[in-house]
Amino acid sequence: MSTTVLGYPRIGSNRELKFASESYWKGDIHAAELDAVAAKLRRDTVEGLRGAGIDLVPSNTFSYYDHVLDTAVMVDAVPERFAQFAPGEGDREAELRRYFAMARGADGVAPLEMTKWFDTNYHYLVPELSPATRLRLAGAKPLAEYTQAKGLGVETRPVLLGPLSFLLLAKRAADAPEGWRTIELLDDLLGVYAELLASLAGAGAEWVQIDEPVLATDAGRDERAALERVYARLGGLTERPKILVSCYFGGIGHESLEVLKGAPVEGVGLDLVSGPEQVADLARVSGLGDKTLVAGVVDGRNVWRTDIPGALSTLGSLLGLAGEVVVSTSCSLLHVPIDLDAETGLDPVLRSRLAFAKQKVAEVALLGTALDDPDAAAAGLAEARTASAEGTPKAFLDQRVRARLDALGADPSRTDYDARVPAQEAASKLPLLPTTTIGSFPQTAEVRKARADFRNGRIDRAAYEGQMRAEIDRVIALQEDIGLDLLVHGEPERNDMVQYFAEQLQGYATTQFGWVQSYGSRYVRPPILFGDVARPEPMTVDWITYAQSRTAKPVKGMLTGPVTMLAWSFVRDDQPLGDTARQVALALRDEIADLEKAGIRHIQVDEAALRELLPLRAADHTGYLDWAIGSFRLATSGVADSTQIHSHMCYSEFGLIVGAIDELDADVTSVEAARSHMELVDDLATIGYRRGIGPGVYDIHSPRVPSAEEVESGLRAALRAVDPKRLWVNPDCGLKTRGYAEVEPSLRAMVAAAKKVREDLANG
Ligand SMILES: Nc1nc2c(c(=O)[nH]1)N[C@@H](CNc1ccc(C(=O)N[C@@H](CCC(=O)N[C@@H](CCC(=O)N[C@@H](CCC(=O)O)C(=O)O)C(=O)O)C(=O)O)cc1)CN2
Ligand code: MET
Ligand SMILES: [Zn+2]
Repeated sequence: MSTTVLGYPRIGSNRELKFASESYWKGDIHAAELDAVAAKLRRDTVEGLRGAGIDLVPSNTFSYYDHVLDTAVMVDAVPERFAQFAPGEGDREAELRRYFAMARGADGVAPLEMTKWFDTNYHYLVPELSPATRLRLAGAKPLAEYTQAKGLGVETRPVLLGPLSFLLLAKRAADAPEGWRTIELLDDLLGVYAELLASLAGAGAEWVQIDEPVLATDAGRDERAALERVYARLGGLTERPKILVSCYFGGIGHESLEVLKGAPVEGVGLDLVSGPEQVADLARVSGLGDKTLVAGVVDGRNVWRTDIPGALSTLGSLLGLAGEVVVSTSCSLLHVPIDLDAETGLDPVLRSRLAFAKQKVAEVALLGTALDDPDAAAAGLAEARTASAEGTPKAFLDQRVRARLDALGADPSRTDYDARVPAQEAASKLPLLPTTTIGSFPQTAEVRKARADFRNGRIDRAAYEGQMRAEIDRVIALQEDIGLDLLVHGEPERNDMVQYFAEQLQGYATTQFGWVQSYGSRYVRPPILFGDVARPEPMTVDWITYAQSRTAKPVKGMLTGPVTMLAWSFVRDDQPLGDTARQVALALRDEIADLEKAGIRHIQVDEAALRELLPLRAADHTGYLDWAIGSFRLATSGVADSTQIHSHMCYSEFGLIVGAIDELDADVTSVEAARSHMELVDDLATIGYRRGIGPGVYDIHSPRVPSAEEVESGLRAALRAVDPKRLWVNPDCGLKTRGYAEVEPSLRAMVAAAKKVREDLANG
């Protein structure tokens, strides 16, 4: 059976892409050097996949920043504000300057908006389209990457973002009329794809992979007519490679499957890991006829080894349902770390259960061989059979945690919010419109270096902790000087808001080199939650009490909530996510109790990823929100009325979860709103939200410093829907990726604006 993968990490096993692009942005290297690093990464990937026995190797899986941005640039969907960056013919420096300006902003020009790629922790740049957008083929990246691979002797299948997904992921530009929809550009876009497919065919490409992940969402499933139109048109072209339409991140439903079956394309890729019901759907549509089925049976979203016997039986059941079945990953391997072999510090029992990108490629190859020639695969199969027969090791379980959770019962809750308010007002004297921040202050080069030095044994624990305390001193002093009301310690001791806790919790393992791209050159090392979670010792109390000892103003304790701990980790799959979330919640509940005992009166539990984990299909929302809200309440409901629980959520589109925010029962919630202020405020008004709310008053994702007037007008807008007694003033998100040069003036502008509005309120 032939083998393939839908995509591969692009960052390099030693984060080469991060270091090269950051050097380029600093002006330390030229375009030619950056391009050389990129070419080497692509070469390693293509040759690595071929060497591992993958028959159909993908190309154009590389990106300097993001593949949606690549597509926008290729079809010339470049907003007018970047006109000043238009590159001259063949001017590579200028080409990259514009590309990175669209990604990161430049010279006062705002970048494209960034948002989550489906339910992953990867972010893409949102194309802006309007009726005035003139689409045309303006780049040849897929062709160039195909040609590079061909030069290395490897025939590849260029990967393109599908026209339907591109248009549905894009947004209406600010100057487009209200009722206009991006899908109206479909015919123009298909013209561009037709030209592109012709050029790929001309270069000799046999196959092209067209990704349509949007078919896993309700929005995509509803566009069946457009889906039909896209593939009738592209399939009907005379000059084109064979087309594989690949779908992932969930099932596409039998109706869309029927459409693809009827379309004049040669292959369909299905994610049988997140949409296992599609095996039955395939039978329901009586198979795909003579089309090729690319069967995604190796999970591209987590780090667990594949159940090889299970995958073999799935593949076996597909044999009659398509002309040819190809073994594949469920989606691109972009979302998993590159190589397990680099991890020398992992517990051997855990390690034997894991597979990163390289190991998943080997699994795909093993499955392919096993189906053709079981003898040739005998050794690998025998080993895989033993591994998959083992259940969760006893050592990963902790009966005490389970017993404690049983004893706590279903849904512990706090006194009614209205009764808590006076207790909190008495405990902490805060002004109207209190100012605060989301938690982190800039992770400076010195802070990161101190951590690297400690890790590598160049400094000892005492020296490291001394440096972190000095940093806390600076952050506290700065906040006092700026005049903020509710202070934070700045989180200098945290490498990451999830990994920091994972390192201290039982049941969690962390990696040394398991980097996964989150956006652009920012990567994370998602920890691995493999067993029952417990908290051996307090995790934050010393740092927070130290910070509190340095100021008379109140300091907020800062924790990461259960949903976010799960969303940004690789989580065990032997029990429902909700059960695992309750274990994390219990550990947090203990931490919160300890913070409270230490005199901390404001405790923030970040649920940055609450929106992100929301299932792609509305039918699944309730089940998710039940456990998401339940675990937050379990974590936070043990406190006194006088202790104020804060929460924080990133990203807009709150309409979808504004009801859930209310049910979390936090006293104060800060949310991203700087780019969609009015929408959020309307949503809050609609549900009659009555708790404390801090709509982010400026965007921390860009280095731009807001003016006090701008912040002030945001606050006045919020006051139209929010009781002044409930309105908080804060930035959009944490400040860790910013520099002090922007942070300080931004916070000063924010405090000045709050003071102004406060005075006006006092004067009626
Ligand atoms: N997990 C997670 N997901 C999230 C967020 C988040 O904060 N965490 N925020 C949102 C946006 N996503 C983000 C993702 C990453 C970063 C980020 O800043 N990443 C850092 C790495 C953070 C980290 O792990 N730092 C470690 C390791 C740093 C490092 O690379 N050190 C050097 C040496 C130190 C030096 O001299 O700089 C090395 O090991 O080689 C530390 O500080 O200890 C980066 O890519 O640069 C920010 C936002 C959504 N998703
Ligand atoms: C991505 S949400 C960030 C919340 C965290 N407390 C911070 O300020 O960095
Ligand atoms: Zn945030």
